[in-house]
Amino acid sequence: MTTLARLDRVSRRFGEQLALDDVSLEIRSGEILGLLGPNGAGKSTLITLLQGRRRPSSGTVELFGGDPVRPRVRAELGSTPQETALPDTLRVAEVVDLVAAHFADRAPTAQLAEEFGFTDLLRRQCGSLSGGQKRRIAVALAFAGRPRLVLLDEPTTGLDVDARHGLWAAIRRHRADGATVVVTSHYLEEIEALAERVVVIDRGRILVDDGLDAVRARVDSSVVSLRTSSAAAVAALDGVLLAEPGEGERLALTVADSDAFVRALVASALPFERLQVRGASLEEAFLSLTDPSRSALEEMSS
Ligand SMILES: Nc1ncnc2c1ncn2[C@@H]1O[C@H](COP(=O)(O)OP(=O)(O)OP(=O)(O)O)[C@@H](O)[C@H]1O
Repeated sequence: MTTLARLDRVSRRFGEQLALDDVSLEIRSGEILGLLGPNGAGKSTLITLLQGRRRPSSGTVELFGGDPVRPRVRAELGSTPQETALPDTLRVAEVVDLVAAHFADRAPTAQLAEEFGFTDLLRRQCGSLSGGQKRRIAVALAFAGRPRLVLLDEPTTGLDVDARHGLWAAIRRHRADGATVVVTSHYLEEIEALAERVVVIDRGRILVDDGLDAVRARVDSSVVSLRTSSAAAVAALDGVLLAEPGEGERLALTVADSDAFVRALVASALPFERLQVRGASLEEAFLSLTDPSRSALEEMSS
């Protein structure tokens, strides 16, 4: 597998703010890499470094073996920014042609429109489109030049469920055709739907870089939910990664090993009733890996 891009010990500061802190990462051809993290984690900063729009404060960023700051190096890169800005007075087909003209090997406009479901919009002026329609077109534009690497920063923000699923299907088809995609998202469902490799990033640092299944396994993902009048003491038992209060006296605990936790709970003689155990979602797994959830647990125990 070829390495298409590489960050080596990259840090990026904005004044006092350390947006990326000693990040090393390789992006290999043929994969969809999901970049997952809370607001301000550093995901967009990482994307802008790969796009050559910013330089790292220290460390090196390599794209297709060169420096992404050089336009020639970026020629086979496709991206969609977080903000969608299409020229209001141009028709959709004209925007696609304009973007595609920058690339040596462009996708035919009709084919791209069909894949991303906007054939009926090709003659419309961009200014007349809804936010969701603009978003779909902005994502399609990232694929207009059949790029070797596509960077999608929060691609489905503002889309309804059907549009989101349609976009995922189109991205997966491109993946099947050999595209390599880096996608950032707040939607864990989106990362689960698209990515086979997940990088969890928080406060500028990579917490996890692993396969989707391994990320779930990483927290030995079970959720024990129960009712108790001693929530803080139950949450403080060994093996609890995350504790979230629910309705009434209900408590949901993400635990590393549900058998061991239940044994510890019984041995503690703390009161509980209506205990249920189920597998954790990626969202719960992810939350238990990031600091805010740990501090929530600390708050609860204090
Ligand atoms: N141009 C800038 N000037 C100052 N600080 C910045 C700038 N860009 C980013 N930051 C800061 O760097 C940190 C990382 O921001 P970044 O936008 O990369 O996070 P993110 O993970 O993409 O967040 P979100 O999901 O909210 O877009 C944040 O604390 C942010 O405030």
